[in-house]
Amino acid sequence: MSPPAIINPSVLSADFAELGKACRDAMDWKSDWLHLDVMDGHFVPNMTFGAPVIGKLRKHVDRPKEAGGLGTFDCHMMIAEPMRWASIFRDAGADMYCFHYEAAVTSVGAKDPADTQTTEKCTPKNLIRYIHELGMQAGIAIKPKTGVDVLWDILAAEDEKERPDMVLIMTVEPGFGGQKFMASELHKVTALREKYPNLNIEVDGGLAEGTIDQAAEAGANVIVAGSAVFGAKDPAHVIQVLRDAVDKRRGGEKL
Ligand SMILES: O=C(CO)[C@H](O)[C@H](O)COP(=O)(O)O
Ligand SMILES: [Fe+2]
Repeated sequence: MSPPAIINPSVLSADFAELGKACRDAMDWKSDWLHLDVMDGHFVPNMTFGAPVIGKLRKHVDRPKEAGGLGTFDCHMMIAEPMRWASIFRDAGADMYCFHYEAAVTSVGAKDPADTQTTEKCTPKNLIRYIHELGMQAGIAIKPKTGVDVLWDILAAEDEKERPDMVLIMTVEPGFGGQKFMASELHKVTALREKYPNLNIEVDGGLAEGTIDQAAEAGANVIVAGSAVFGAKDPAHVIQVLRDAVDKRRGGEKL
């Protein structure tokens, strides 16, 4: 059976002047994790917030171990140089550091924002190892134009410290909330689930009551939803609908 549903509201669609309240509300609505979209204005054409804000939000939500596994800060790093910032986000309170494959393979392996000396290339496996050494879980995300094939070698890494804990399949072009769900990306989820029944597979972008069944059917279990949750009259109900869709698919396991 595939892993349990993890419902993961994105605060991208919340009122940024009241982010602490948004995080507390989302946990009251029975969210499992919180999805924090970090955008740098380079990797994506938008900017959100960085480690100082995440450090402040951490004070509003228990660490997962204190809350029985709930309250994971899933940091979706839409930034150009993910290795440089990993330790800073760890110190701020990130639990899952989910970087983009496209950013990793085009950046250097410097481990400090101020490092101008390092020229060695970053690789996804080295970065995953480093994230694990820092004590975080490692996620790897791919954009719609990136094929799922790039992930096979990484998922099959001989050393488990170089294997990701989660894969994120983007179902919109990263950068903005409230975009239309791209069902064309779900074949990647299906292919991953066939090979990896126990992997946490996250989908992000346009997930809502009208699109969750397709994503759940493909095998996604970590469900990000921003506008569908924070724009809802009854966010707790939406979260329950998302969870039920994943659980229904698990109950009638097809794989
Ligand atoms: O990574 C993202 C955008 O790049 C967001 O997590 C995502 O778009 C969530 O918003 P919505 O559910 O409204 O699509
Ligand atoms: Fe995201």
